[in-house]
Amino acid sequence: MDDTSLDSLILKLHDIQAVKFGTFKLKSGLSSPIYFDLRVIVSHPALMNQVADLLHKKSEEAGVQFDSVCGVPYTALPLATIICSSKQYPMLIRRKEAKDYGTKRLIEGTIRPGDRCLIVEDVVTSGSSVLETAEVLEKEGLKITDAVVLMDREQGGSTRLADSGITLHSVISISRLLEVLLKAGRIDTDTAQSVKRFVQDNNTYILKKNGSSAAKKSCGELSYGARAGLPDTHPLAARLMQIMEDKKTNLCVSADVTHSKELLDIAVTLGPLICVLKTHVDILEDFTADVASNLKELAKKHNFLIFEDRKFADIGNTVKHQYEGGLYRISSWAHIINAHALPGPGVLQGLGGVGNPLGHGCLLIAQMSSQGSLATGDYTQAVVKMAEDHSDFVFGFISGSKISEKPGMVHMTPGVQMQTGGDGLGQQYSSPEDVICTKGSDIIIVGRGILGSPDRLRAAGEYRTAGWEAYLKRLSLAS
Ligand SMILES: O=c1ccn([C@@H]2O[C@H](COP(=O)(O)O)[C@@H](O)[C@H]2O)c(=O)[nH]1
Repeated sequence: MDDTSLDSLILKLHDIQAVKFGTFKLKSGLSSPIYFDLRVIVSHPALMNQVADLLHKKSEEAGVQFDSVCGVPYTALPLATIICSSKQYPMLIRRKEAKDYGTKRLIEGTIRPGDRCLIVEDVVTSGSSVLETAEVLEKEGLKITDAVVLMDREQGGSTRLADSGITLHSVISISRLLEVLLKAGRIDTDTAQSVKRFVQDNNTYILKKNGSSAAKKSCGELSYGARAGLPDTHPLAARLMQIMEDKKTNLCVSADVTHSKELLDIAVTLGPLICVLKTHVDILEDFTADVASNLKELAKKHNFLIFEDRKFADIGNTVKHQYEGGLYRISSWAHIINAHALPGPGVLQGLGGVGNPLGHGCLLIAQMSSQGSLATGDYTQAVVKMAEDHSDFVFGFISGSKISEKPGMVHMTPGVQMQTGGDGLGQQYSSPEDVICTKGSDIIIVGRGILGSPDRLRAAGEYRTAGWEAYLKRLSLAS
């Protein structure tokens, strides 16, 4: 989607008063300086076609695989209808209330259990309307992995949906809308600032987490659950730390295998024991888009995050393409990626432009486990600074130990085995106890320590217990 067509769409939406500035009372009782009323677009057929086309293009660009489309009632219904009619997809219609006669169905259309259904929405704030629609569809046996929206208010909806395994793809973000309207002289700087402040102060995901968090402090050392609830914690880090707390695991399995069946088997078998599954997608000999969508479903089922260990290290424009395009379309399925800081902040601008709107996050590689690594000393310190300066997208590090004092930052450590030593190719191993308890890291990344065992499930169980006990010991030592 090119920038000029998006900018002209934003201006047209402003022309027809689908975007209004002033003081508006929202359903939640809050007073908002901006209001979207996209219902008016039904009176502008050319614009409606353009919006439907952009929604479809967005899902296509993101590589979303789907068999049918369902619009969230009511504003998105005509948009879903246009997409289905012009692109020949079967459509499903969600009723808000079941009829009290006849079939009493909540979904109209031919339901084929197992089909992947794409949800279409006009505006997302907290993501609750998309979730309600997804729940009704899932009850009928449909698979919901993606939703596409015209306007993301950037108030936590994409993160809340990601929590439920749904990736949100947005055509317009509120930041982009403000930028375009400001540049075109349609609004002044004060208005743009007040909307930005409102969006920042009213992140529905963070407010909910803080309200419900049982943040317990244990004398200087916070539990994963407590760190998840801190106001400065990146939403993806919050989600990860909550998973760790709920599943009682700080184990990330590094699934370094060359065939997708083995990768998916690992996700099925070890999924319940892990908080993160790490991949190297480019070593798979038989990657297809279906592998990615199966992996996403398993991540949802077993409540773990997917980390593609791609180690991006190029200029912003190149990494942007590497992240969202090519054969692997990494941004469409990996919650977490990592990057070297070597190219400078441009690498994060390129990656963040793609990953931020999707609610994804990035780890910066501050240290490496391999012998003779140059990522030490001043370099590591500079990486910490770069991460903290880009905390909208960077939520932690690949490092051998805790290197940032910010409790919202997550430290993940590779080079872990029960037996210390090396692999003869430069890899150096430390024990789970050393990494978590002594060095203060948060997550152990284990590859061959588990994959090389004849009983992977038992080995993963042992690493999970060792990692968790080391964490409990660290908490008790600090109290
Ligand atoms: O510094 C680093 C960064 C990444 N890795 C990756 O972690 C796993 C480790 O596998 P083992 O079998 O446990 O040695 C592997 O995917 C590396 O690419 C790392 O080892 N060190």
